[in-house]
Order: sequence, then C-alpha cells, then structure tokens
Amino acid sequence: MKRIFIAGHRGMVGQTILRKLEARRAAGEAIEILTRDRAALDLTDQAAVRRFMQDEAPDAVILAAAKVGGIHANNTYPAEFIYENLMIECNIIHQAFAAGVQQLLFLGSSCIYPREVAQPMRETALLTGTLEPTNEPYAIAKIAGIKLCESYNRQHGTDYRSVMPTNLYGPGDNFHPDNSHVLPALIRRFHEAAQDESPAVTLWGTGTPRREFLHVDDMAEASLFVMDLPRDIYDANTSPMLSHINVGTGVDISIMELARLIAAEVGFGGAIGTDPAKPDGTMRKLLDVSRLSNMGWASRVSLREGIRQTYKWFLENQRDLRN
Ligand SMILES: NC(=O)C1=CN([C@@H]2O[C@H](COP(=O)(O)OP(=O)(O)OC[C@H]3O[C@@H](n4cnc5c(N)ncnc54)[C@H](OP(=O)(O)O)[C@@H]3O)[C@@H](O)[C@H]2O)C=CC1
Ligand SMILES: C[C@H]1O[C@H](OP(=O)(O)OP(=O)(O)OC[C@H]2O[C@@H](n3cnc4c(=O)[nH]c(N)nc43)[C@H](O)[C@@H]2O)[C@@H](O)[C@@H](O)C1=O
Repeated sequence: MKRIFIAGHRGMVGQTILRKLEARRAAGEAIEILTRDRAALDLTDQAAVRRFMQDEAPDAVILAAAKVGGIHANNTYPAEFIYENLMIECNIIHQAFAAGVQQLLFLGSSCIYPREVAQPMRETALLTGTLEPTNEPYAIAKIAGIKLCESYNRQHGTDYRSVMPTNLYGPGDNFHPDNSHVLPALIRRFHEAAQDESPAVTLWGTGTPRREFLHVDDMAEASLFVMDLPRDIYDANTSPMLSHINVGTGVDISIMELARLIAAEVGFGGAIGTDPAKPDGTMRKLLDVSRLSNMGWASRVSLREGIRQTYKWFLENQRDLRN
C-alpha cells in the first residue's frame, strides 16, 4: 500500500489531485491518501510538520500548499508570500527527507522565469535574468523550492521532482475581487456587471499582457503523470541542477481577448475598458512545454470549454465561495 500525503488538499489544485487519487483508489489501486487541513497542521510550523512526518512517514508527498494570489495580492503582501512559502517548502521538504520519504512532487510557478526572456520560456531560462517585481518574493520562494528538491536529490539520492505550472483556473478557484487571479476575477466582475446591467467593465492594466491558462483538471493529471514517471525517464529528460518541468498548454492570449471570451460566456454586452494605472506585470508569459510533451503528456481542456465549466461552478457555488 503506497501512502501519499497531499499538502494543500483543500486548495484548487490539491482538491483536484485528491479527487483523481480517490478515483484511482476506488478503481483498485493500492494507495492510501493522507490529508490534514490547516487547523490540524499549520505547514509553517516546523515542529508540527516534523511530528506529522515522523508519525505518518508517508511514501510520497505532493506539495500543493502555498500562499497563492494574483498580481495585486503578490504586490500588496510580499512579506507573507516570501515567508509563508519558504517556510512551507523548507518544513515539508526537509522533514519529508528526515522521515525517509523518497518521493516528493513540488508545485512551483511559471513566474520563476525572468521578466524579459525569450518566449516560449524553456526550463533552461531559470536564473538567467531579473524577475518581475510584482511577484519577485513569491518567485524567489518558488525557486528556493526547486533548489531544495535538487539539493536533497544530489546530496541524499532522493527522488524529489518539481513541476512549474502556468496560470491555472477552474472549479474551486479563488474569486476574491482583489486578491484572485485574472480569470476568476473577471468571471465574477462580468457576471456582476451583467446582473446589474452596468454599461462597462474595467480591466486592470492595459489589457495587452499575454498569459497562458491551464485548466486545473489538466494540471492535476500532469502532476500525477510526472509523479508516476519511472525515475530513469524523469532523470533522462532533466538534469540534476535543472530538474523542473514546465506544465502548460503552449498557447497564450491577451488579457483583452480573455475578457471578451468571458464577457460572451456570462452574457455581458457592455463596453470593456482598461485602467493603465494598475500594473500589467510581465508582458508575456508562455511556457515551452516540449520537455513534458516529449515524455507523452498534453493538455486536453480548451480555454473556451474551461471558462464555461468554471462559470457554471461559480454559479452553483456563489454562496459558499471561500472569499
Ligand atoms: N492558481 C494558479 O494560477 C497557480 C498556482 N500555482 C501553484 O500551484 C499550487 C496550488 O495552487 P492553488 O491550488 O491554486 O492554491 P490555493 O490557494 O487554491 O490552495 C493552496 C492550499 O494551501 C493551503 N495552505 C496555505 N498555507 C498553508 C499553511 N500554512 N498550512 C496549511 N495549509 C496551507 C491552503 O489552505 P486553506 O484552504 O486553509 O487556505 C490551500 O488549501 C501552489 O503551489 C501554487 O503556488 C502555480 C502557478 C499558478
Ligand atoms: C499565476 C501568477 O499570478 C500572478 O501573476 P499574473 O500572471 O500577473 O496574474 P494575474 O492573474 O493576477 O494577472 C494577469 C494579468 O491580468 C491583468 N488583470 C486585468 N484585470 C484583472 C483583475 O481584475 N484581476 C487580476 N488579478 N488581474 C487582472 C493583470 O493586470 C495582469 O496583467 C502572480 O501572482 C504570479 O506570482 C503567478 O504565479
């Protein structure tokens, strides 16, 4: 029986990975899934994480817990983003190692790459330039997570892997008006504007930045795909000091194009304006996904279908949103 701990199982990605692992277990796979919510185990608490890892000694850990938010949250709460993420990563990765955990999957982010870098961004672009200032603290913590995994692998022979997702969205997302990412923020804003019959909706920034959006179902599938890869295949496609793998669709669109897709889906027919006083962040963020596609994985959910599904989820869960 393989015992797998999902850190962050109540988050958007963690709950999707949990659902997929539960389905595998129900289908007869010999796995036991371990979870703890924040009240039971604060992952920034080193002693608590040590106790948990020593007591439970899982066979594998999926690190999907993090302090997460959009451009405004990153820019407004930089201390929380760097401190909490560094603490969670150090605690989980080191205490997993100390408890003899051989297998771990760390979820990073595409914001680890320099602000001005050749597009699409290859894994080799890591640490080749200056980061985007609005999310530098979060990106530094995510880079530290990759380097923690690599360092334990190099010194101790563990099998700790890292995946770098592009911008994610889907059921279970955070729809907070200020602190969320753009896609859920705009679903909410356009929905409310359609309901109130507002004449216009304003986007933050210029609407010209380009982003790549991956549905959370695809992200959860990719995470399990990478975790399940035989070690020789993972190692042959990576290197000890450049071991992370990009996860995305390989396709990007502008924020204005995204807004038009969302407006059409929620039935908003008014004007779409921009607010250049708000930050654009990185102007383009598109991942080179050839490393993962060469190993046999590709995304499946189209952006149009994903927006439709996410809006449906939003309508059904409006009263119970987490923010
Ligand atoms: N969403 C996105 O667009 C992207 C996400 N990622 C990465 O993917 C991973 C998953 O993100 P996502 O699912 O979107 O994020 P969510 O915010 O939806 O989930 C994060 C989870 O981590 C938990 N958590 C945070 N801090 C602690 C803590 N101190 N102790 C215990 N639990 C904690 C949260 O618990 P609680 O429920 O109690 O708040 C939550 O369940 C993260 O590593 C993120 O950085 C990468 C790129 C893009
Ligand atoms: C996943 C990723 O998420 C963050 O980086 P980001 O890609 O900039 O993410 P975002 O979704 O917040 O914005 C994307 C673009 O959209 C524009 N935009 C318009 N209107 C709204 C709006 O209403 N809300 C938001 N949030 N953005 C808006 C916004 O100005 C920007 O140009 C980082 O935290 C980073 O650390 C990270 O990993």
